[in-house]
Amino acid sequence: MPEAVIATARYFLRAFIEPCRILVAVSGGSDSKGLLLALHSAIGDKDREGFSLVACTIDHGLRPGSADEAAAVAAFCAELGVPHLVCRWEGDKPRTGIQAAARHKRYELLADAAAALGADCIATGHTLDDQHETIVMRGARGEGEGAGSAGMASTMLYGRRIWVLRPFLGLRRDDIRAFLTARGVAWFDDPSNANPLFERVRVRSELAASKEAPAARWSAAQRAASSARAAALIESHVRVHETVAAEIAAEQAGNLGDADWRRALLSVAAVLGGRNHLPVHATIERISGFLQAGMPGRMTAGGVVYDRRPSGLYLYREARNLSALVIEPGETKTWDGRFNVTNGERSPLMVTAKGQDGQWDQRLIDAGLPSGVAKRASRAAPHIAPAAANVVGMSPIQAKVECRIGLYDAFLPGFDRIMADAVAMLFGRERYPAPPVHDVFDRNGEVAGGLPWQGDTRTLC
Ligand SMILES: Nc1ncnc2c1ncn2[C@@H]1O[C@H](COP(=O)(O)OP(=O)(O)OP(=O)(O)O)[C@@H](O)[C@H]1O
Repeated sequence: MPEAVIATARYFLRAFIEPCRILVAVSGGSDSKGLLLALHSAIGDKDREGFSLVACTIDHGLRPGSADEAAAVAAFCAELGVPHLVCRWEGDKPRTGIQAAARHKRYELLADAAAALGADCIATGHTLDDQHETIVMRGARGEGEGAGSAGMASTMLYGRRIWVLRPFLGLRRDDIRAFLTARGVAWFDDPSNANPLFERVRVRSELAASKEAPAARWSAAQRAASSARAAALIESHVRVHETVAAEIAAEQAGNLGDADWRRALLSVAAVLGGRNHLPVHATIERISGFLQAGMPGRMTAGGVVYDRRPSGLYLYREARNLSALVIEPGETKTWDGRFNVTNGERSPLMVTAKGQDGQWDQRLIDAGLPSGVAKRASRAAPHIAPAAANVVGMSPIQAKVECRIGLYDAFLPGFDRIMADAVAMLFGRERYPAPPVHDVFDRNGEVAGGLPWQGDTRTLC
């Protein structure tokens, strides 16, 4: 159904709150070339005035020929009259985890390119086939609580900076290829897509052999509803003191049978522990068992102490594995996965755990925490001082300190934004920027039996 490709592009444009400039991330593969071509045709329609396209190709420099492929995409964009940038991944590359590192770098370079070209958002060519592979891979890893439980989101905020939109998440790759073939456009097949050393490639061939499409545990709509409820539970039941300790009322603490509450609690714990992900399934079971038993005591998981007392549940960073960090003038670095610290001084600063500094204990007691909790929690609180022992006269120290929310600051799935905002508020951060598209677009990727635009007569934009 090649016509479905253009129809999906039109639906996507209608989903925008207001017309804007879209950067299309074009690898040179069929999906992203199809996306660029379809958007270019759809924007050509008279009623889509106000939209414009730019494009970018990332040359990861990981295999011979990548620069030539990027040049071929540049030529394709020039034919369409679409401004295009090639950005190359320069510098040292890691020996392990190259796929994940390449993904992070790709989004960073795409966001930089969007800023350089004045684009308001990024569109990628992820398809329903990619979605199925992602669901299978995340399922195999037991990612049942986190973002994995709902598959890939149609919208994703990168680095708190720019929204990445996936208009083709409901389309099959075969339809996109039929569309390109009908237009006489060729594409590259990335040789790594045939390398069985990669998990995705193995999953792809398993899926091709199977007749059943994998389903996510939750749909995006269910996930968004769960997020909203988790946000409300956070607002009602969690207080965070001085960004280093959380307090939860005793009657709510053991309510781990409620999946939304469990996710809310674990998300707050992940921020306190400086983690980017929720714990694995076995750890969640262990935490649930401890809290549901309702007995006073302490357990540690994911770098966080769960301190259960008759007065309530208290969470704080375990005082272990806390390294020192030197920050040069003007530089921003992350300490312990928990705090982004910017040095506003003219000489280096060092961040360590609190050590003997008694101020934190008092601050936490003043905030209303029991003194035992205050004492323990303050041991892992940040202490910022001149890096050189002989530097004096820096009081107060000029440093900007903000909480890092590892779960969401790099990649925030659109359906989790309400919950992410609730967590951000707890830790004194600003809300995340809103997406440029209406919510209805978030349902895009999961319309299995028909395409999202079918029967939808609403005017969105
Ligand atoms: N090197 C790249 N430069 C620009 N965008 C890219 C690049 N690699 C991936 N993308 C974007 O991310 C999307 C999904 O990435 P994935 O790795 O599945 O793509 P691919 O298989 O390399 O290419 P395609 O999806 O276009 O066939 C692509 O459709 C494209 O929009």
